[in-house]
Amino acid sequence: MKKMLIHGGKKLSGTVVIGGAKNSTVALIPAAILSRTPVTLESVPLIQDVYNLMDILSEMNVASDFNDCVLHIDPTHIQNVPLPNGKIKSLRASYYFMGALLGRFGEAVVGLPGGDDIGPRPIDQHIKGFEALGATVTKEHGAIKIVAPKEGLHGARIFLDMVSVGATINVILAAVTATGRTVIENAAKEPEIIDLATYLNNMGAQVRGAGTDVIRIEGVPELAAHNAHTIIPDRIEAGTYLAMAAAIGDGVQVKNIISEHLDAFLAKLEEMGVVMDVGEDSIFVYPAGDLKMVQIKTMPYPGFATDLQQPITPLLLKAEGEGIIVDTIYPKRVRHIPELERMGADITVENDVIILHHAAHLQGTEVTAEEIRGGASLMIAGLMADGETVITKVENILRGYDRVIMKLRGLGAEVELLDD
Ligand SMILES: CC(=O)N[C@H]1[C@@H](OP(=O)(O)OP(=O)(O)OC[C@H]2O[C@@H](n3ccc(=O)[nH]c3=O)[C@H](O)[C@@H]2O)O[C@H](CO)[C@@H](O)[C@@H]1O
Ligand SMILES: C=C(OP(=O)(O)O)C(=O)O
Repeated sequence: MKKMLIHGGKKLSGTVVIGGAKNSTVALIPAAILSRTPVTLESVPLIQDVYNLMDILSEMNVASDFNDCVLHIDPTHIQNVPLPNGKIKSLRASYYFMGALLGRFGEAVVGLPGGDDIGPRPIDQHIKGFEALGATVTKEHGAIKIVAPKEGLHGARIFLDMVSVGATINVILAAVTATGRTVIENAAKEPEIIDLATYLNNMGAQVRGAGTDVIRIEGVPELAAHNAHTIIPDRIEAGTYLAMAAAIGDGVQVKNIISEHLDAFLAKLEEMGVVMDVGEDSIFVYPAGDLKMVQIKTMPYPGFATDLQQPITPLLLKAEGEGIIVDTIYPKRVRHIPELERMGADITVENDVIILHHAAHLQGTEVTAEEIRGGASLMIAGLMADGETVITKVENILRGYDRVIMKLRGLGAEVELLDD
């Protein structure tokens, strides 16, 4: 286990370049096994989730190599092996091997996924989707076994009971090579879903409507990659650095941004009084003056992202008045709150509502990153705080934030990784 040591209180300035989106990458890597030819991904973030997915690929005899943000995956010698345990448990998105293996082999045995402990994360909608395509789904010793009928999967109309990124992607992965037409209604509209559809369509798939709540898929017999795919910028990483820049910046440029992907978040920063220059693919954040307190309610895209409620929380502590955060996606995603409280924040949770007030200053101490975005929240708080902050369980941050120590140092932060 590693710790992050932060000497807080130093203003940050300079430029930070955002990496490829984690939540695209972790879908695109499993999706690569649908290709009959080698696949190249560009702008891949250096995060632990990628290395864990590469290990899972190697269990299936799929070779991969990762250098300079370029990931080559060769699925031409793939073997269909059961994946009940091991690295599957190390991340949430390993469940995309369910849809991808089902699409490629008509069969998948995949352990129940791990990932962030942010409250209940059922996968009933994924299963409902697979069953609608004709598959039989059973549970076997903590793993899910999914088997297509003899004649293969068939297209279907699937209305998702709730908007789910994971279920939308898993159904797409299974349906792209099913016979006939699949229509997903009440689909998630996240930019990462458009990225996946672009990637699959370049391999010969026919996915239409990604980015809207109705996705139509005409099944094709097989897929083959012919060009490299460049992953979209990570809007959550971008939001994290923007919040950090507003909280403790002395002029920070955040590059490689698609600002339209951050509309709800940028609107909140503006409402708070953060001054920014929004350019074509970068945003400059000016040093903050007096900030206005706001209320935040997380919603499916294009609403305010649940993954950004924790990173923006330390910034809210700088504003006067009472602030309220309601996470409608993951109401129990509050494990950073007691940690922030120990750093001196006036912050509580009542009936799943986070209530906070202005904090004149935060004090460094030892805190725990119980999950990725909670960890990001503590990282920003540590940079704002007086004295030294030690963040334990920092693996939860490193699994999803590209070269975070290097990027923070590039902005002038005093931060280092220590072995436990
Ligand atoms: C790898 C990845 O892309 N992770 C993101 C993805 O997670 P993930 O895809 O797991 O999240 P979902 O969009 O599926 O979850 C949305 C809501 O639906 C519920 N639900 C979901 C599926 C299901 O079968 N049944 C069910 O009840 C969940 O508990 C949650 O309340 O979207 C989340 C919500 O934007 C983000 O926080 C995660 O960063
Ligand atoms: C919850 C997250 O990730 P995952 O779905 O991979 O656990 C996240 O990125 O904030």
